[in-house]
Amino acid sequence: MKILTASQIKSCDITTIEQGISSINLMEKASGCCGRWIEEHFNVTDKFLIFCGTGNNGGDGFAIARMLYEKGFDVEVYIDQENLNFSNDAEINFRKIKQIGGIGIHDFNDFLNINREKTVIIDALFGYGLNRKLSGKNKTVVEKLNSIKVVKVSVDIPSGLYADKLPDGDSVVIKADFTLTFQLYKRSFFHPETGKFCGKITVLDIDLDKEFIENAETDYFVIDEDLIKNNYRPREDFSHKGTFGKSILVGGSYGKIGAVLMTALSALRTGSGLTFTMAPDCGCQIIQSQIPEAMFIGCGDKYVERIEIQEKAVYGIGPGLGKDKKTQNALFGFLKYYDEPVVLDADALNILAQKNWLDLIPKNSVITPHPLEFERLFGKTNDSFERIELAKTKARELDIFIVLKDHHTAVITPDQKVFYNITGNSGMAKGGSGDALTGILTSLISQKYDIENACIFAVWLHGKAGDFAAEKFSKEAMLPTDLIHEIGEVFKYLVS
Ligand SMILES: NC(=O)C1=CN([C@@H]2O[C@H](COP(=O)(O)OP(=O)(O)OC[C@H]3O[C@@H](n4cnc5c(N)ncnc54)[C@H](O)[C@@H]3O)[C@@H](O)[C@H]2O)[C@H](O)CC1
Ligand SMILES: [K+]
Repeated sequence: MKILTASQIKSCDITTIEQGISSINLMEKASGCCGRWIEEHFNVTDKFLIFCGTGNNGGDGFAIARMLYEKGFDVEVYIDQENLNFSNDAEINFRKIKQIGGIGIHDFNDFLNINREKTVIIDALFGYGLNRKLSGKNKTVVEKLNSIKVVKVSVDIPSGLYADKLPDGDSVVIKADFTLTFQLYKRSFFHPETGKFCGKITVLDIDLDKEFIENAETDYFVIDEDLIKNNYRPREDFSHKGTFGKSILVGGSYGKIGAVLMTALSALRTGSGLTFTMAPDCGCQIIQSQIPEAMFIGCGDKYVERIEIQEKAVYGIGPGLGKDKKTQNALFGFLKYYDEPVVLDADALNILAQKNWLDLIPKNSVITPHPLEFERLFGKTNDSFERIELAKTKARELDIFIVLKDHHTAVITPDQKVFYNITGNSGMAKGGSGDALTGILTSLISQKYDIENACIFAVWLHGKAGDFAAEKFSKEAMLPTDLIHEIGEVFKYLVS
């Protein structure tokens, strides 16, 4: 699914309207989708306080108020009565609710403390037309709404948030529990500084002009299930283990054998045909007894001291590797002569950063840094938007793929495309989750998924397995090994 900028969405609106639907009917359609969602998710005994701005977001709010009222809901509307300079469509819908009479219309300042149990706030103050930070009564009312613990539903975008950039320093933004956004996700939904305001996001299809969206230029995409289902290749029956590639997972050190063990296990669970671990001998018993399916190649006593090159294999290097001098030399010696794509994670990345060996990374390789590892490799950035831009630059310069792990992991490609993942949860923020991702990624590349699709599929699969594990064991109790054992459930889900 594409991510468009606010100005592209506005142009898409205009194109949609030019294709025949009037703007007021497009607003009616958008508001109707919101009204139906609200009806499905709340009770008729709830009281709805709808806060409306002066633009079309506010217009949506007035239309939603009317629709809920006509369905028998208890509705009140709040506006800034000192600024009735509404957009055309907002004016039309404002007049409609005034004619109804049964909907109370109050000023923001009249909003006092409320009976929280049965109250739902609908935030229709600002949408993608926000062009400066909130001030005056708009700012005051948002601060007041954020100070009360009551369910908040934002229409299109939490008010105070821009669609595709960070808010200004001391901005106030509605802290929504739910965001009902029209047609497409907005980029700010996926960044840690901004996504936290959205709550659970639902995309409402309002039938915007499909041709416009298809032709729109963008570097930003969401990894949605359509993309995955087009990408996933069910296993052929007439095949043999060699068909499904050869993964070699390199890592582990004394006391950190479990990392490479989890990587190998997740590579196997992802369908790798032949799976080897290259780890120090101190790990041999552990790995061989826990994963008899993975062959073991000893490459040192307590640390990886050499990485032998094997033909027709895909290497995943890093989990639990450590940064011992011998390991650094082993990595250097391997990368100096190996020019096939490899997956580099964790201490492999830390060694490359520490020794400034970035130019050793083979083209089309995949690195999987979390933000701190990214900073060690490429330097500090002020925020996550800057980090993505730097990642795009480095992916192009080094001709590599960057899987930038975060709450919403992003895949950045050498041609500067950015794919945001929307599966996964905070239960995965535990040591070992990254090791599992390295195994999934290595396995998919060894199964001949092209690198871009392997990265996209891997982060989605990893997050989805994490979601299944959270459902089964709770976010607190789930383990990375539970995630690995849920990979099979995701494959079954994909073909269901
Ligand atoms: N295709 C769709 O997504 C549809 C979206 N709809 C809704 O329309 C809004 C966008 O409407 P727009 O009028 O462009 O902007 P806003 O309602 O967000 O309001 C902006 C409005 O307010 C002024 N303004 C901007 N920033 C501030 C500020 N900090 N303080 C005060 N005033 C501000 C600005 O000048 C504008 O006049 C979209 O989000 C959807 O909710 C349509 O309903 C259907 C199709
Ligand atoms: K809003």
